[in-house]
Amino acid sequence: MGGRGRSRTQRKHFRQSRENVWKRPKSDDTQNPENSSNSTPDDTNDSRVNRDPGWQPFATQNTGFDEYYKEQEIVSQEEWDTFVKYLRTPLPAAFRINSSSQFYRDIRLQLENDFTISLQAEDIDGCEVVAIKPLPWYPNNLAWHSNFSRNQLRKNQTLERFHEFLKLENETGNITRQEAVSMVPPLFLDVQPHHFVLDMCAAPGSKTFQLLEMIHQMTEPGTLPSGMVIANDLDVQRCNLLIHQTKRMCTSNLIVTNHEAQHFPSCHLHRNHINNSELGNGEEPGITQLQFDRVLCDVPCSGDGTLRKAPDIWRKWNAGNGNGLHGLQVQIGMRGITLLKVGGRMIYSTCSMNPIENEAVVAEILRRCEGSIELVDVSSELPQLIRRPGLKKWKVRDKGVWFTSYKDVPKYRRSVVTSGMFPSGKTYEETSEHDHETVTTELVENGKESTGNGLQMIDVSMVPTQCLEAEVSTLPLERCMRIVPHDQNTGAFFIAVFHKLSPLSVTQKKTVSLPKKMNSSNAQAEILKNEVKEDSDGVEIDSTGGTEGQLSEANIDADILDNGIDEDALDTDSNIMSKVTEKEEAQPSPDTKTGAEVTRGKRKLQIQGKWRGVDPVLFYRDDTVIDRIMEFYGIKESFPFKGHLITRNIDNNHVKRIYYISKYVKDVLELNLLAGQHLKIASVGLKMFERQTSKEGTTAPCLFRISSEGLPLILPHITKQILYASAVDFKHLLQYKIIKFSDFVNPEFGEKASKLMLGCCVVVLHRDDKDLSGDEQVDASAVAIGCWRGRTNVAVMVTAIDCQELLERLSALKATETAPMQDNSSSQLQLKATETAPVQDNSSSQLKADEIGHKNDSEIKEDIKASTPETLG
Ligand SMILES: C[S@@+](CC[C@H](N)C(=O)[O-])C[C@H]1O[C@@H](n2cnc3c(N)ncnc32)[C@H](O)[C@@H]1O
Repeated sequence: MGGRGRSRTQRKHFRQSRENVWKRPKSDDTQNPENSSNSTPDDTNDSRVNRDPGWQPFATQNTGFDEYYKEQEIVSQEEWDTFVKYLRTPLPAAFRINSSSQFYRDIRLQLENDFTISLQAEDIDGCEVVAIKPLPWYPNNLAWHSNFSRNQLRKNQTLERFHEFLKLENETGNITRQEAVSMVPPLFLDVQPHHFVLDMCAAPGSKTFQLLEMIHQMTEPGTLPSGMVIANDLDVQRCNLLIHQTKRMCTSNLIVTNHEAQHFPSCHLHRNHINNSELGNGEEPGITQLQFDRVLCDVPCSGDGTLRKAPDIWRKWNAGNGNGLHGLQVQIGMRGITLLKVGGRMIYSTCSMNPIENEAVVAEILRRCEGSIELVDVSSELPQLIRRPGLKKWKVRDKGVWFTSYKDVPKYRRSVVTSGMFPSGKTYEETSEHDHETVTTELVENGKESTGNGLQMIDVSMVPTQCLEAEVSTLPLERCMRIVPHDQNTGAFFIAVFHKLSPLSVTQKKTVSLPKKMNSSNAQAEILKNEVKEDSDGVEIDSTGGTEGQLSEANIDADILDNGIDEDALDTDSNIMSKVTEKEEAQPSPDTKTGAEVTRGKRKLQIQGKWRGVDPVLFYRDDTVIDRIMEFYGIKESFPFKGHLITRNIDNNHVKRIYYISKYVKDVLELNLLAGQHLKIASVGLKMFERQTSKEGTTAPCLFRISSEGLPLILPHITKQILYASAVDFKHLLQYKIIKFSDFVNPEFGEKASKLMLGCCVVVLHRDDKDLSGDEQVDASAVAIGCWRGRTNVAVMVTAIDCQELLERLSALKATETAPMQDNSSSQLQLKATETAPVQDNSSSQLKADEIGHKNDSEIKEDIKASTPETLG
């Protein structure tokens, strides 16, 4: 089962994500630099030119790059050649098994026992290769490295079975392709199922997926962890990739937001959800600001750690890229620390090798936090992961000039090259008078500081160049980790782990207690509104990134509140958002009518969506429909149902999809509504029910069918519309998609099916073929599919690819080791299936629609469309 359930997600994000521009020739074995002593990407270029004369080779060299990193002593001189050799070699593929998948153990066994052995024996293009192997540092053999290029996988017949396996499991969400080093940061975050986690720059979501797996680990089927993940990204389109990616997880514990991470708004939580031990002395229950147990700051960076995957970076690389990002990276890190609980852990990570984006950012955050945080020594964690300590000294390069200390930076460059970039972090004022008289003064005296036309020029002869001794940081930056490509044949990565020891100084805790007799939601709204007013009392933060002073939590919050209602920003966002998202129903967001209500400095509590172009998040409270759903499926009273349902459509009569949210997500959403919707929510909730729109669907007693994604969660809590099928009948359903009541191998099954109410039903694979009485406890291993009980038959409501995957999995299960169908019955069934119609097997286009109320092709397309990235509806 893909993710925690079975999602129809198409893996479009892989197609949309950055193309791997390495196209290795057929016989090229450059994947492992150790195996390819003479082979470089330039060889690759040659072969590619031969095949495609119009193709321009890409450079895998950049003298600026070499000069920069040699000077920064990123690796020792002796290692340099090996280091760059690896950088010029394509990155081997890596993938992770989704540990929340129902079949993750089977998939792991298949890799360990079947493919490792069968592929090992293969001789690819005349070369012995290490085919696949688990990444030794990743727990439980859940992450794998493959030495095959895509080309090899596609073209080599002996690899066909492995290729098919990867494609299918990828498609159904059981495995995720992800760069090996990108898997590392979440492993150091130590996420527990009860944690509130903020992923500040989350798209396209590979790490969010890992975080969700950690939240859901050990969760019993039908139950939910108390933790949640808020995954944020500034880029709307990348947010959509993230939504797509995480949909495979089938989780109700995720909120996807679309904000600038450095201005991420405050969220709130009912105080009674906080541990008593976390309440301060005398604090009353009420509403408090949500602080996170874990924060992941995987910030935007220059990305030169991904050179092996994206060699176009060679051409674009220059030292200014890193300098330009430093300020933003510090701001995002500071916001992360602000939102982190005392006692919590935050990871700062980049896929850049540049110390200005790494150690310098970490050092600046440490300095600004003045002892409220510490760098954690994680040298004993994941011992098999080879990493190097962070640098203690580095230099800053600007416009071709090296600076070893901030005092040397000319005045007119000080808005670009900031004190925080240097190891000591000393500001200009902190340097001695004597220091002030150095190069800068000379430059001013020589009149070369400015060209007068706004273009700044540096007289290179007048400033220090090479061979100056760099400052050395006194901070314990050796606790940071730098992963370099040639240590274990990966990309490069940088990771630092912070621990929050105490609140930041000048912290104004934003907690509001409910006055004793004010308990209504109106009162709460009033309180939150007041809090917002208090917060927005015009405190500013320096957004240049070169802030010398300390930013207090209060300041940062105030800034958020100011920015949060910038109408221009809203307009821009709405344009982008509406282009890339499909609205469920063409309902105008209420905001399009009432946009004027959102005025600068004045926040009005709105019932409907505030963010233009983004469907509002609304609690679904239509008791008539909800009661009918509960009655139809026999949903147990013990299951927290009412109050946990949301939609993205203001018109209750046209709601197509109903989403389920977990307890704390519910809390955050309720308070977000009350507070005037600070959070711009792109996606939230697990799609649990979908309106059945076919002719027969509308005549069924319940208009809403259970969606594949929601099935694993709701299954243990429903008592009606369930059928237990023998292995053979279950398999036939997957194969033929529609089976008449009279055609089931077990007649009792057909009879029971005919007695169900017309409409959606669930068919559970019964492991014990002899006892199909039902009433068995649904456990973690239950294999179930959503079906439609039509007038004369049962039809499967699962995509063709999911059916195929389930069939593959079942073939490995003992339960399916039943006698094959007799030939004639098989062909008979086949014929009948052909005469009727498959539900979602798009490959059988010649099949016509059955009279039953299952989905036809256009509905299926609609469904697939519905599962594309969008604001959910
Ligand atoms: C390194 S990527 C994140 C990769 C992601 N963590 C993953 O594992 O899939 C950095 C992300 O930051 C986003 N970004 C850039 N500037 C941002 C900002 N100011 N606030 C939030 N996100 C930002 C980019 O859109 C990009 O998706």
